[in-house]
Amino acid sequence: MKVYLIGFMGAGKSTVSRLLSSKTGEPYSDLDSRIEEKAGKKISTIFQEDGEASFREIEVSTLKAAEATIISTGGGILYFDETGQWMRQNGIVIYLHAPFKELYARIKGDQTRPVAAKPYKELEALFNKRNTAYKEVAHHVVSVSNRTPESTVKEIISIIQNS
Ligand SMILES: Nc1ncnc2c1ncn2[C@@H]1O[C@H](COP(=O)(O)OP(=O)(O)O)[C@@H](O)[C@H]1O
Ligand SMILES: O=C(O)C1=C[C@@H](OP(=O)(O)O)[C@@H](O)[C@H](O)C1
Ligand SMILES: [Mg+2]
Repeated sequence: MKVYLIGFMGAGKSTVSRLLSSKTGEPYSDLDSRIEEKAGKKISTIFQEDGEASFREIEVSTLKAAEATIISTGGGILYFDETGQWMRQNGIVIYLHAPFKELYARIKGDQTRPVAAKPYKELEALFNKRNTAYKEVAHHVVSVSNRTPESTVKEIISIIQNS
């Protein structure tokens, strides 16, 4: 059974997948890291040189090829309408949720996330749109607001054990 972590930039998907893997001994794969390895360049360079549409194609094919048990996605994983259903059919989908302001504080000025360079209001609108989509796709919503990754991982382990 695979576990897909979804949520907005800064939710802690990459951090939590790493920790969940070390606590459970199950392998993990961070899609952004895999994409950078495969492409031989950083996400921000892919956006600049090839454009977002090209990144999204690589992202969804990397998702479908991922062999690890624990998979941390990027915030834009629901770019194509059918991807959410595909994840639901292939594993447990967990949405790491926090209010936008909290996430914004974590990602603002981060040059490695090209989408985070959008103006505040635009980013907030994107969060609102994606928040609805993440909730529709997720089997479980886990709050990551004012919480340590360790505590989040404990809750996820209990969800997995009860699934
Ligand atoms: N529970 C948390 N509380 C506070 N900061 C966190 C937490 N989890 C992650 N962070 C920080 O937020 C930033 C984004 O984390 P990351 O794991 O890269 O998120 P994502 O993969 O969802 O974009 C990092 O700087 C990380 O250290
Ligand atoms: O929200 C997005 O559109 C993106 C989020 C990033 O992943 P994180 O959610 O891990 O930052 C990364 O995939 C890319 O920069 C695009
Ligand atoms: Mg990440």
